[in-house]
Amino acid sequence: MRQSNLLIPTLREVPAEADLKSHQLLLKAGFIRQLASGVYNFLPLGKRVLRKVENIVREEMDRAGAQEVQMPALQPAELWQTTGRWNTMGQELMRLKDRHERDFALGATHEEVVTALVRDEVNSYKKLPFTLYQIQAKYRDEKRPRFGLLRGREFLMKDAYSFHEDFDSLDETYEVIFNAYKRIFERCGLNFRAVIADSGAMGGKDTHEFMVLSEVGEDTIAYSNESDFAANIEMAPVVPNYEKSAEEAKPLEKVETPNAKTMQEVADFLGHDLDQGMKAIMFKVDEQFVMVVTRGDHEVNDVKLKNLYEAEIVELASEEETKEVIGAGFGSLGPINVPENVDVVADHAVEYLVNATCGANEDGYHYKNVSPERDFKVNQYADLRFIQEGDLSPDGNGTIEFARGIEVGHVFKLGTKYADDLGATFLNKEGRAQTYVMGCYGIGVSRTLASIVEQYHDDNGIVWPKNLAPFQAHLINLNVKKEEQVELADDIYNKLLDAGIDVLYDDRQERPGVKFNDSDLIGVPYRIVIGKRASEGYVEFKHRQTGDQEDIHNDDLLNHLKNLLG
Ligand SMILES: O=C(C[C@@H]1CCCCN1)Cn1cnc2cc(Cl)c(F)cc2c1=O
Ligand SMILES: [Mg+2]
Repeated sequence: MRQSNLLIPTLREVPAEADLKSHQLLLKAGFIRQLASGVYNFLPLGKRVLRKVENIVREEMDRAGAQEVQMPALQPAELWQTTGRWNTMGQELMRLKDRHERDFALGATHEEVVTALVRDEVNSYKKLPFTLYQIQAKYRDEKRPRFGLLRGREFLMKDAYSFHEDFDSLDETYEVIFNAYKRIFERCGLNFRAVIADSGAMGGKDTHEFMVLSEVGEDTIAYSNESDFAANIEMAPVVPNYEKSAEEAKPLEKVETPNAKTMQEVADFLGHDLDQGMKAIMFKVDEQFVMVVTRGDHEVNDVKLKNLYEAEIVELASEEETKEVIGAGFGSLGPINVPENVDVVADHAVEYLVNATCGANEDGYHYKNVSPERDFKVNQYADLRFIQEGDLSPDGNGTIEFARGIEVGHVFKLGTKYADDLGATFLNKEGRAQTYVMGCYGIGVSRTLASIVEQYHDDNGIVWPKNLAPFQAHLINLNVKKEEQVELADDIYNKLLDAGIDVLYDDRQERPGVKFNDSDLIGVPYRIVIGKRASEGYVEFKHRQTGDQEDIHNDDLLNHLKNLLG
């Protein structure tokens, strides 16, 4: 295509609102433009790349045996009321009324819609299993849209839903789609990990997130340095490989600890390390008060607490609630003499402590020489702490290291919740109505595009992998006033087009510096420059990624390019 006709509004300056590199570059290179907070226009170059990412997803989902459909973004509230999500979803679910004052949701996801569709259209085990998918805009009214396409309020998602007779069948499809995801992200050139994840509000059994490793990722991944174990830090299980200290248990002693509030202050005041102290934190778990005790150098993992209680809501108790219930404020709490109506649960590490310290449930006082079992009872010991770097990997191979990740995919074994709620059943082999078992599988397509830019850029702009670039070659004529340069450029342009090569032709009336800056920003992998040696039939050929360049004769150009494009 001729750049003189294309809408590619490149910018010289970094847009103030963008602090993330990929966000800056997609704006500067004229790929996207913000319409509203978290809402974007895709301009021609952005749309061309978005379509390439979509097509990789489409090819792999089709190869996995999934069938593409398109479901409405406009969803009757009744469906969401049936599953209870009309109420449980807060302001993030965008809602509107039609002309008859009927309530609708703007599709944030499609479990309700797809389950209703299958309920009404499929009724025999003979049709199972099958997977439907779509690539469609989703609407979620994020509290803080940011980082450009990484967290938008309207974004492109591939969402798939599979339907099964039983969990064995679900396990098979889950693995097939899991592997399709690996191929998708490999073909996108992304450095990613599939991590064990928490299913959050979706419930269900196994779930994995696909995380692109990136310093700007909002999630933390715990991975083994010697195996392929990887888990979202929310979920990473901790192997309790502690040993009981051989120390003699000394008699319990209550001591005054004026002004010592934090774990460190108490440890310093009583002259011991953090790992000899016990931390007690008060939570409300679905309205039940729970005191969670961990070793002083560990952190409570509230997702593990939530899963332990299979709770809907887990939140920290306020200081006043805590004072009311325990009789002391934060910094003086401990598991000794806790009121009956408070559950006490402790992380496994606590069980191995001897002569530890803890709050005395009296402001300004602590106990020292505390020994579990002798001095306090717990409802249960469980894995309740965040894993830490250096911990043993749960699979026994190597130790844990952390990395930041951008979640670009999430696959779930949903189970029967949605089919149950919506009365979606099929006639099984015995002719009896049976509830569908479901899986659901998401990819953030626009988020994947932004992640590719995060991973592939340099100081001058985007450096697209060649299978994702908006064009395969960038043909630049440096002087549109020089007849022989225009002729050679036009000739090469038509020759490449005839060869089926996607070529962007910079035929604009612009200074060379502007053309080179724009070309670096846009990031097409191969650049063909028509300059002074046009009269000899020579062009300058440059690799965007490596910067390598060489003069090539026009007669050799097409083969040279074809070899590179593979
Ligand atoms: O979307 C999923 C599960 C899977 C992910 C893969 C594709 C199919 N859905 C989880 N989730 C996340 N945020 C949401 C936000 C809103 Cl406002 C909502 F109403 C619903 C959801 C919601 O259900
Ligand atoms: Mg997720």
